[in-house]
Amino acid sequence: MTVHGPLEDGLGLEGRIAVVTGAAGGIGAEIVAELVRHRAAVAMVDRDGPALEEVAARLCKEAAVEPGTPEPRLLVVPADVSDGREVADAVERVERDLGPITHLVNAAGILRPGPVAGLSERDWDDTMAVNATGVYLMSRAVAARMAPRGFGAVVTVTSNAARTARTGMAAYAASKAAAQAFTKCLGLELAGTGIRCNVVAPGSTDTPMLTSLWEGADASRPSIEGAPEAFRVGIPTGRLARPEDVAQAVVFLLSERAGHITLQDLTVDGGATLGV
Ligand SMILES: NC(=O)C1=CN([C@@H]2O[C@H](COP(=O)(O)OP(=O)(O)OC[C@H]3O[C@@H](n4cnc5c(N)ncnc54)[C@H](O)[C@@H]3O)[C@@H](O)[C@H]2O)C=CC1
Ligand SMILES: O=C(O)c1cccc(O)c1O
Repeated sequence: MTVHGPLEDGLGLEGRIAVVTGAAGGIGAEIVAELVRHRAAVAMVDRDGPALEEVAARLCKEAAVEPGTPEPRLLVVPADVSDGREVADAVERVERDLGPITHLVNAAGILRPGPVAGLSERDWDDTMAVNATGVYLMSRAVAARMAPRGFGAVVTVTSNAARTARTGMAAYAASKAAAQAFTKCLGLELAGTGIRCNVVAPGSTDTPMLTSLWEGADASRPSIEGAPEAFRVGIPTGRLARPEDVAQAVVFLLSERAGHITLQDLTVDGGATLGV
């Protein structure tokens, strides 16, 4: 079985088989769309099955109105990334239905904001289970398949909160720092096998995760006051990231244009972390 394909558009993604977790979310769905544009087949993993179906139907509809665009090859795989059994079954199913996995994007994530004084063990554990353990489980399962074939790329979506202290985000930031360190260590272990592992760390990005902070989507939880202005302050570019900004960075790092780039973290936050 061959996993090396032509580099027709320079990205080398045509005909590849990618797994994207959190594929029903704002950033995940955009990553799927970008991979489809580059003619990869995509297994869309998310624990929200109905939302996955909606996103897949939307992407197929969008492709149908663009002349010359082939039908996207999408596989909807509902699964909870924090459950080892579900992850193993999902990976098995992807390889059975689509073929050998060549690319993985870990984008599933949850945010339970609030100060440490009110942070329950439940919220801490859930946050770690999805954002850190989920990355470990999915990456381990996929890397075990990719390593013997000597080809592959992994990108984990963390957050700029992994490197800068953020009010009300202790559990989330800790989980993202764990995911970031894990991904780089995995990349080092796999460096000799032809598999690259990188991190994309977005800042405030216009998705349901961010807007729920100020729209009070879950009123039982504390939200960060003063948004959206408060979120724009401190971003040198003066705007939130769009999901496309993050997706472009992820797809670049997955692509053969990044063929000698591994163990890196690329921050996509309009300069917020490093600017003053
Ligand atoms: N929106 C933002 O400002 C930022 C988001 N991020 C990260 O980007 C990634 C994507 O987030 P968004 O698209 O903004 O959020 P979102 O809330 O729109 O999407 C997250 C998706 O992950 C899925 N998910 C949650 N737990 C899961 C589990 N256990 N198993 C499988 N799927 C699960 C959800 O169902 C949802 O579809 C997350 O890892 C998030 O932490 C990072 C920096 C900033
Ligand atoms: O920077 C942010 O505002 C932010 C919000 C939600 C989730 C994140 O990861 C963030 O970095």
